[in-house]
Amino acid sequence: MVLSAARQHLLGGIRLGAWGQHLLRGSRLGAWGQHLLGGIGSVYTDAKGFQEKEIREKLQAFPGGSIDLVKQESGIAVLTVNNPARMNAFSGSMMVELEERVSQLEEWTEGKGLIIQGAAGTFCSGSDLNAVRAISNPQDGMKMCTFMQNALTRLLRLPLLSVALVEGNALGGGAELTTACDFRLMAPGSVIQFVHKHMGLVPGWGGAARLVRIVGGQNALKMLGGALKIDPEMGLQIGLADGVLEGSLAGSGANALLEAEQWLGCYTTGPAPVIRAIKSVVVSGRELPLEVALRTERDVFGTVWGGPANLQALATKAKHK
Ligand SMILES: CC[C@@H](C(=O)O)C(=O)SCCNC(=O)CCNC(=O)[C@H](O)C(C)(C)COP(=O)(O)OP(=O)(O)OC[C@H]1O[C@@H](n2cnc3c(N)ncnc32)[C@H](O)[C@@H]1OP(=O)(O)O
Repeated sequence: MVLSAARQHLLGGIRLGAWGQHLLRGSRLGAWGQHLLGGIGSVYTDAKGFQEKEIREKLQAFPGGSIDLVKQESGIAVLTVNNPARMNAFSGSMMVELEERVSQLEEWTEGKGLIIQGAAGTFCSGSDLNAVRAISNPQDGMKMCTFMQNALTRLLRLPLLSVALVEGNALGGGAELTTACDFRLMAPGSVIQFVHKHMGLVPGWGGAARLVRIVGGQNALKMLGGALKIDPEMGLQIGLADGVLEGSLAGSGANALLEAEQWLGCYTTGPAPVIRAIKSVVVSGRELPLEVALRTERDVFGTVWGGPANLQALATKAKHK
């Protein structure tokens, strides 16, 4: 197969999950369809000068907290940012763990949805300022950003419908993490705030690029320029929030999670191959030039057309009243 330079560029650094590998062998899918169904991969690669191993070792020098993953029978996984003593700030080792959890999710072929939450009733207060102080030079900062951009890009591209369950505060890198999900649900009293200006910074984990795509350039400029505190009402108004949790259920982590699962269930009910294909065509439409997206959509369509769910629906003469 001869690839154009642009497509070769686009394909550089792609990492296939198990499902993608499976499809690769003798399937009708084009390259992008294969990658999308397996969760497409990284922005930066070793070939492009990204020293992942070196950065990983450096980050491991700042331990604390954990990133916990529970994959449930329902097909919805729960990822918890867990460092409550520091309001769930990201230590270096948590950044490395996040990347490892994303790899595990890329391999999870039965998955349909993902909820990201913080431990103990608050979302995430960004980078651990103790680690930030220790690497406060441009070279180390850019290496950390490269690592996090890769991890969060892979997270957003997973063939799972993902939702950030925001309780308490999502600040700095925590606000950026919410934008690496398909949806944001906010609990009453919660705040999403890009505090970067107050830290003499701009977002570096890809949060600005994603924010512009979610709320538009005007709103993104206001949010970053004013370091605005976005509450649930404002979040809904500008399209940052996709829903607000019921006050009666919020306030207890378990109830908030239950409510988020119910909310996400409206979109993940159905067979995994179909839900994953839906996310894949949306990622391709979101990220690719139209012609490539159209070809990819056709290829993904080919994986479900005549498939078990399709044949069953045809056999039952479904009516959509
Ligand atoms: C590139 C950098 C950028 C990014 O990655 O994009 C960043 O994220 S930079 C970090 C941005 N975040 C912050 O600046 C948060 C600063 N913290 C706060 O504003 C407040 O702590 C809070 C999150 C609003 C919570 O306030 P409050 O409820 O009053 O609790 P405390 O302030 O007492 O916090 C409890 C405890 O947690 C520690 N903490 C909080 N955030 C961080 C953090 N980001 N890194 C390290 N530690 C953090 C805080 O210091 C307290 O510790 P103790 O004093 O030891 O109790």
